[in-house]
Amino acid sequence: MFDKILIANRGEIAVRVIRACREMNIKSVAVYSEADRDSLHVHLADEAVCIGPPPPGRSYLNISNIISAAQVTGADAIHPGYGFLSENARFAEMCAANEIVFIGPPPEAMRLMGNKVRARETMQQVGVSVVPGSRGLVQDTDQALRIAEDIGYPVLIKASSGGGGKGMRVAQCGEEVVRGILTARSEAAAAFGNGDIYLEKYVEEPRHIEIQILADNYGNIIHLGERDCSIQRRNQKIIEESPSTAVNEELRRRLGEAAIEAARAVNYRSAGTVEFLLDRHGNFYFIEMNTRIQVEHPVTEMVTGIDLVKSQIAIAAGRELNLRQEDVQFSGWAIECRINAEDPDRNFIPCPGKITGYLPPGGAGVRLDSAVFAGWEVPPHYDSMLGKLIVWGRDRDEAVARMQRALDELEIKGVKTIVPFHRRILRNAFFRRGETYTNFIQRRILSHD
Ligand SMILES: Nc1ncc2cc(-c3cccc4ccccc34)c(N3CC[C@@H](N)C3)nc2n1
Repeated sequence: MFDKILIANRGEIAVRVIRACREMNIKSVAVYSEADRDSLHVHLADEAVCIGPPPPGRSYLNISNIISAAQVTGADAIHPGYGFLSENARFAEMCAANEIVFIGPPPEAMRLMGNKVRARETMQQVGVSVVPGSRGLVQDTDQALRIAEDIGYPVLIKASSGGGGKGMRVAQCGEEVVRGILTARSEAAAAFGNGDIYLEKYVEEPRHIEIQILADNYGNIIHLGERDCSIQRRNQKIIEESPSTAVNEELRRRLGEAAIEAARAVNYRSAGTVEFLLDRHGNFYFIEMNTRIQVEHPVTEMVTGIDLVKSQIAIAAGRELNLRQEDVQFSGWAIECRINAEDPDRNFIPCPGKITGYLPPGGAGVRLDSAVFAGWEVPPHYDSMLGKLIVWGRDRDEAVARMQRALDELEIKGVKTIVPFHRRILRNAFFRRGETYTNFIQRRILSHD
């Protein structure tokens, strides 16, 4: 097992990994930018190294400073968290080249799943269903028009280097396909340095169902059930839950099987998440795979009792999975609300500033993963998520009631947060009945403004 792990991240996920290290009796090294000098992850780690000024490119994305910090402190492994360098294959390769274990998947798996077209083709080869669309890349508009006519409108134009909904655009007719492809290609080239695009049939009112998997170095792969992430605003997840009201035992088995096949196809290792769209007829389609621990991993931990970060660390240290699929038991219901420092009354603009008061909720089945404390200054340089409020209940009704109680109890003074927006969603009758589709927020919440 590792003696010392460097966490190449900040905020709540850095705190989360440091806690797992502490419980495994592994020393932890925090890295921080000058803006994070007085932050909680620095306070909790055994050691801390400043890796540069606030801009991410000068600090949390600075591969050589992070590797140097690992060498200076003698860390034998690096956990990348999510975001920043967590899906950067070159970073994973640089760790290996410096004999530092990267706690995550092999770079090849990361690279393959990061190229959405190659990922799609690989899934088609192993029989995992993908959304009807282009076989591979779209070469030119004539080919795109033929495919669109063939699969039927509306179609979605997607960037191969996109993901998470970035660089997607809908086309309702031939003319929009032609115009959409040209703009999507140039936007993708500008945003990702790669203008490759592909086409998919637009799945109406899908649910965003993702399957958590764990894979070790010896070919053992298990799935830990689904997370329903359908409550999104502008492609940003804000509420996630496990299990999903749209998934029964049989569908869970089929989704889990497909997710395991997807992981096996790319020789996956560590924790990973296979994303599917589920349509109203119960058909599901692979859309992408996230090769990192995700923000919403705690809802899976709450219903399975499995610590995903500890599992990642054990797998990276060469341990075999100590669980077979039949050992994975699901119990109860978990819901997560992301607590963002944004102003819901001003189009969710980020609201950095000083936290002048902080009172987290407590009681049975309540978990708050955050790096917030009274007196802390929320910096403007990074994303606006302060933490996640997660609750567990014996069933969905109890989880909903507990989340409402916890949201009412949570006090964060000094910055605006989206807590009032979460309260509105939790009160909504469609949400409470579990009828949450992609445009739920647009149709059920914002349209009543
Ligand atoms: N062919 C096809 N049809 C409809 C789609 C709709 C979305 C989508 C976009 C925005 C929010 C969503 C919420 C739940 C489920 C899906 C979405 C979507 N996404 C969302 C983020 C990224 N993972 C891909 N891909 C889609 N692909």
